[in-house]
Amino acid sequence: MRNYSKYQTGFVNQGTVYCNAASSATAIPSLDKADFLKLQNGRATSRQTDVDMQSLSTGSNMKEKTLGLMLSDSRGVAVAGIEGEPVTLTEPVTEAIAAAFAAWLLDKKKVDASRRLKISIGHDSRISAHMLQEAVSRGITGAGLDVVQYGLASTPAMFNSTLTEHEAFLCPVDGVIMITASHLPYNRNGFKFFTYAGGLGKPYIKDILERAADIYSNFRAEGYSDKKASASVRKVDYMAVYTSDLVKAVRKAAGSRTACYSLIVIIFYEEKPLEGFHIIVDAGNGAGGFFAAKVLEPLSAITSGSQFLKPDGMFPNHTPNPEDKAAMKAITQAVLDNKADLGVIFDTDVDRSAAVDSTGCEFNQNRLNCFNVCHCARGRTTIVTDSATSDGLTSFIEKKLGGKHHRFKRGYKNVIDEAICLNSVGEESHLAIETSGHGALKENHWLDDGAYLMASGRNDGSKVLTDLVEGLEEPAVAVEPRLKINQSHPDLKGGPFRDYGEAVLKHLENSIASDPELQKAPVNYEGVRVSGFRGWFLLRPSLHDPVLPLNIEISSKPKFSKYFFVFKSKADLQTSQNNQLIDHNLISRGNGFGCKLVQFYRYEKR
Ligand SMILES: O=P(O)(O)OC[C@H]1O[C@H](O)[C@H](O)[C@@H](O)[C@@H]1O
Repeated sequence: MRNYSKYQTGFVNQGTVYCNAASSATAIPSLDKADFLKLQNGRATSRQTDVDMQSLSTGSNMKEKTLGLMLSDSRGVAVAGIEGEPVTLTEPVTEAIAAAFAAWLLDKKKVDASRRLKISIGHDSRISAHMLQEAVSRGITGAGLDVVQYGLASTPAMFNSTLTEHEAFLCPVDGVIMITASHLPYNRNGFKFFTYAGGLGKPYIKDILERAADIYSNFRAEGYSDKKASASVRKVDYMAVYTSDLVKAVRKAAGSRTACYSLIVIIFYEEKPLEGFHIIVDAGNGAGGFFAAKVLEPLSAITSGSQFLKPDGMFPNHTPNPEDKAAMKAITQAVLDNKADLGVIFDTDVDRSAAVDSTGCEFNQNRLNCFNVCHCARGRTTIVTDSATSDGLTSFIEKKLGGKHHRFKRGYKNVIDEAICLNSVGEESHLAIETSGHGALKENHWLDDGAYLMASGRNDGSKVLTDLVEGLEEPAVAVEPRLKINQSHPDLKGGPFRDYGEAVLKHLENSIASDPELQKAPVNYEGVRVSGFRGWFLLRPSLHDPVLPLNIEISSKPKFSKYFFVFKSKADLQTSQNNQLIDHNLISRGNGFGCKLVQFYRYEKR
């Protein structure tokens, strides 16, 4: 029996739990708090506020409150074999993190001893999923909580299990651990944590990782054994509940008719809203294969020609990522080859999606946002998007739909929390979207569920999505070179890359102030956004990486040369003959580009 009470601030006795008796203890390497904190993913925002965790213990609904947190999860390397990427998510590390989450949850929930808390565990298709699932289960049961394993699942479904009322399926659960590293390579993995209040933000992840470091050092002191988790682990096919609820929600969204019999009113929902539609699904061998047989087919869509539905954690066909060019090419080809009406593609854990229409036109990034805006019944309200969205999207939302565009920050949790925040101060918002493919609707509990977005789009009968987004001004050139900051570059003087990135941005901002041809965006929440030369650009720090992504959009090609000159030459950005204006690979290999970019900009303007 492990005793984790010392890792809780207000320990609640959850009963005696027997597990993992260290019959044959293994020696494990020494790790400290700093090592655990390196597993945190995500960057704090200036708007960060504290979640009202009080409501977790009182049970009050806090979905409408301001969460003010940004995306954050825990990620590491789970599989050996890639040079320079040592394994950081070992079984003992994972078990310690899960136990720490359990201890954190016990603290926040403050339940009495008679109620045992339940945590559901799901995973995507990665090859390390089962090993990590067992270690997570051991950590949770060792802390005296129950585990419900869902197996292969999507991240939105996992969050949903905190909301579903279904005793037979052991729902709702008190907490969730989703084992996923989204679209990252096969050797990585990680954890997303949820309560019914949503995904845990950075301060809580930090708290959990610090507790995990203490638990881990206790493993070292007492001896670690990876014996099977105790009997308080049950398995449930929760995806069956989730998909049937999704089908019901789509039927409801598709419309209804009401019949009155005496005093009884019966509502009939549209049973076959997708009848006659041929939709191809590309799950990229991630967790999204269920969407064809369990969601689209019950809604009467034809799904023949769908591809890569079988989970395969080596992702042999393409990266499961709607932002990836090869992935978009694969789904486009499948739609054209099968003469389908629509193609839908997901990332590994199905919180992001993109579409392709029958003409082969891709709907990702700004066009996807536009598509989502059109499909949101409340397009006339405020639409929150990330910072990299185009000026064309603003005109579309404001001029064509009569809504308001609130361009905020990158990060799905940032846009969702901002939309929740706007509602709480009286500004109506129903949709929060990101060019990465995340999108969340108020009607769906602000859950960024790629499957829900794709299945619930309101359709006016048109099979060509380009008709829908008519009026969206599209740029002649749109590129996103990602300028890598070389962390060992002498300019950093050994300091953090984030500080260096911020200094580069400040420098750029100052240079722009003295240039009459460029206008700084009057309202901007991150990085430096500038208009001029019939276009705009945004330079901002990446949420995760030592990189400054640079989005450039220009409405007509001739003007681009000037911009291009600004970012060219000594910064080593290259043209190629065939209109591929910037070679992304070359850029990502570069050293200290951010700085050179700014210096060269200033040189050009003198
Ligand atoms: O800041 P970047 O490096 O462009 O990455 C930002 C992206 O990271 C992840 O993929 C998140 O899921 C997205 O919500 C976010 O937009």
